Amino acid sequence: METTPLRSQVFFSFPQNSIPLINFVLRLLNPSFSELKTTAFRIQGMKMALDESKFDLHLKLWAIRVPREHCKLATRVLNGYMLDRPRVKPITEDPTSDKTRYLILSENIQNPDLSDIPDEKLAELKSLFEVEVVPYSVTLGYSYWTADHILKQILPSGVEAPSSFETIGHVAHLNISDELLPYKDVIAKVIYDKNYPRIQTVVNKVGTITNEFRVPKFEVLAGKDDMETEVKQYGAIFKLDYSLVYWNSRLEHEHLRLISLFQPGEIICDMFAGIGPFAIPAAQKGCLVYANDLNPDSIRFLKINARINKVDDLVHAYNMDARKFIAQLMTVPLSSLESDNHKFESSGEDMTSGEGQIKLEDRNVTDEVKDKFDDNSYKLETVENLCSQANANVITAKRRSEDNGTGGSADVAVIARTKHGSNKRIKSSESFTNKPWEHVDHVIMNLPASALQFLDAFRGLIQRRYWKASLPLIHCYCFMRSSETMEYIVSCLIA
Ligand SMILES: C[S@@+](CC[C@H](N)C(=O)[O-])C[C@H]1O[C@@H](n2cnc3c(N)ncnc32)[C@H](O)[C@@H]1O
Repeated sequence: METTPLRSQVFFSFPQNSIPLINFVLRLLNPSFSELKTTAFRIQGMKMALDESKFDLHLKLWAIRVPREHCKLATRVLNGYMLDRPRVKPITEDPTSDKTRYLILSENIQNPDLSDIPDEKLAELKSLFEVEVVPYSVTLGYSYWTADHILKQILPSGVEAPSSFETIGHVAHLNISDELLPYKDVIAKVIYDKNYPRIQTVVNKVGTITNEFRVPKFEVLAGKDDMETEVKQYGAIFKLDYSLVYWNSRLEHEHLRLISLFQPGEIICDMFAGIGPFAIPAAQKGCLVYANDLNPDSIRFLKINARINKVDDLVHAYNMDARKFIAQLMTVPLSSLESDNHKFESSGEDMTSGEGQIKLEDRNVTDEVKDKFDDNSYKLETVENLCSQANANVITAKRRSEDNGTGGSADVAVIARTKHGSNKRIKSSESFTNKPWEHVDHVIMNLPASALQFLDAFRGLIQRRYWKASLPLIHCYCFMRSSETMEYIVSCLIA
């Protein structure tokens, strides 16, 4: 499923002790060099060595010696008859005199009598100065040709040259196809030579990603074996080691899009934060961010990135399984429960009905959740299990949307019944807290391969009695085949 270019984003909101599936919003993320083919490289051991001299093209041309003061005018008169090669200037110094310069003529001008140039143009030049023609040689070598041009010469005809690569700081990431593997070293060398010093390491992805940190295996094909680098996105700097942590530069727009939904002062919980491409800019926007990742290296770089972007006071970093993280973060601490019990007892509040009953449920929920994250053998539940729970909640969600007159639109996901019964989204400025069991505005779940399977972690997590805000909006990513629809994904969840 991961090969699809389509990506869907799924928003969930949930009431107490359940995961109502409220709404889904789908986004479609979505010259004559032929002889060189066999002679430009040779096998050296197991590697191919590139013979750069094989790319030399020697041009035997003619030039006109022009007095410096007439160069501009002569250029205008001879427009269309001068050497026209990218990155080669047709006017150059005269090695024999500093009073004159060479105006290099086109490869089409074959005769030194300039009979290939119209008479009136020659007459105009002759009225200005004495026209003297000299032979001129140009060699266009390996350094002149573009990577694409060189690769086309090297690779067998019919084989597509790799046209682009992903750049991560000084690292060029290639995905070399099987048919191009025999040429991987020359391909990497050409890309390295043509992009140095911007590119200092060329790597190729090996195999498919199977590890839980979503980090591909790479082989370094050219340059230094060092993938610790730095990238810039939307004004933020991200340090990372591309061999150790997940990074995808193409997600920049999605990171930006999501952050544009956040308001300063909101509380964000990023369950699969990586090195912080959501967390850092969200904090830069003035949000308080709880960011977690299972990969210790991601968290190491997340902390570095929070520091260098001067938001370390707003980014709290955690290194644990996302399920355990969300449970620990949003569960009311026993200390709060105990002090509240004490308050209720001394105030004489009725503990057996209404709010009092919630308190007793809260106790159970807390224990259940606590058991979850204390139990190392706790297994992820399947989507099927998860969804049967969500099913009932869809109905609840629909009722709420109808009550609220929103008719089940995307708005539903951001509307929740507050503690006091009104369906209203509370602005974080009204209720800012750094107690995530009282208030979280957004949860980000960007682990498309399996994030849906983590949704059950929210079951029973929010305790209404302590919750002081609207329910959080959960941004949960998943992969979709192009043949699948949003409805299909929903049906899988609720089946
Ligand atoms: C697709 S990456 C997304 C990272 C980041 N949000 C981004 O947009 O670049 C998913 C991240 O989830 C982390 N991850 C995988 N399984 C996890 C788990 N069970 N708990 C927490 N993090 C996990 C990986 O280490 C990886 O950094």
